[in-house]
Amino acid sequence: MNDTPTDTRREPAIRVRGLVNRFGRQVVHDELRLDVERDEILGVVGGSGSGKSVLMRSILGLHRPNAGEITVLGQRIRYQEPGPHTQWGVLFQNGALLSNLTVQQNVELPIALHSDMPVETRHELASLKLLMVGLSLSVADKYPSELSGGMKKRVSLARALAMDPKILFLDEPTAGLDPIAATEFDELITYLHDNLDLTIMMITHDVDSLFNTCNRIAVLVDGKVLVGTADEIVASRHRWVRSYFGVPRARRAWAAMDKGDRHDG
Ligand SMILES: Nc1ncnc2c1ncn2[C@@H]1O[C@H](COP(=O)(O)OP(=O)(O)OP(=O)(O)O)[C@@H](O)[C@H]1O
Repeated sequence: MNDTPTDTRREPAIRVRGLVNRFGRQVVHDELRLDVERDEILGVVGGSGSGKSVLMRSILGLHRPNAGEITVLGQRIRYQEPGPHTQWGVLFQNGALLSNLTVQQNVELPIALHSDMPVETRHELASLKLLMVGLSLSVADKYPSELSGGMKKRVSLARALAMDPKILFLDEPTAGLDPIAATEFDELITYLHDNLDLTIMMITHDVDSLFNTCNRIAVLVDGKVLVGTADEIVASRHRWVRSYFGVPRARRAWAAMDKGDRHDG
């Protein structure tokens, strides 16, 4: 990044202003405004089709919005010029591992693409990332098809962390995991956040994960976003928000959080 202003440290990690996304007559984002603060874990929720993925894709420069301005770490994002690429990592919902590459090769890929590190250093770095996400090095030579769902997620996370990013984007990280694996994954995310100075933006439908890991919650509704702490969002009078957090599953997760299972950031 060459044109980063010197006083960006207090700026949000991600700044979205006036974002408009339309598909035909459907308005998905209507002058949406959002700040993701440095070092926070922001959970993004919303109904199906509310525009969570389109928001993330717009921020990543993978979708061209109809209007609006997005800056990431002080740098303006333009479609197909995604900007500070090595400064963020993405965990896509399906893991997006390359099936013809081994675990080791998958994790090394971004390092090979974005640096001229010697092969041995690349190997060592990839091994370190695998250990960091709680995997044994015995998986390094396996192919994705030989791994469980939870292991695949961890490998994808190791790959997302390969370049020591400042921001991590997670798209439904616990989807498809059993409750034990999901809880372990939440703990891993919290651990990595606390130890690597990461800013994390996480789309999730998992209310346990939301309450256990996130410092703030962003709810996409009516083309806009409501942002607050879990207490603020749960107390919201907005009809959709009340119904979302009013279902028994969400109430149980909230009750568990009140018993002290909260992540304090
Ligand atoms: N390329 C596209 N062409 C047309 N419509 C699109 C396109 N991409 C997204 N949409 C529409 O925009 C809306 C928002 O989509 P998006 O994938 O962001 O929703 P979401 O909140 O991530 O939903 P889910 O929770 O179901 O994954 C949806 O109604 C979707 O059909």
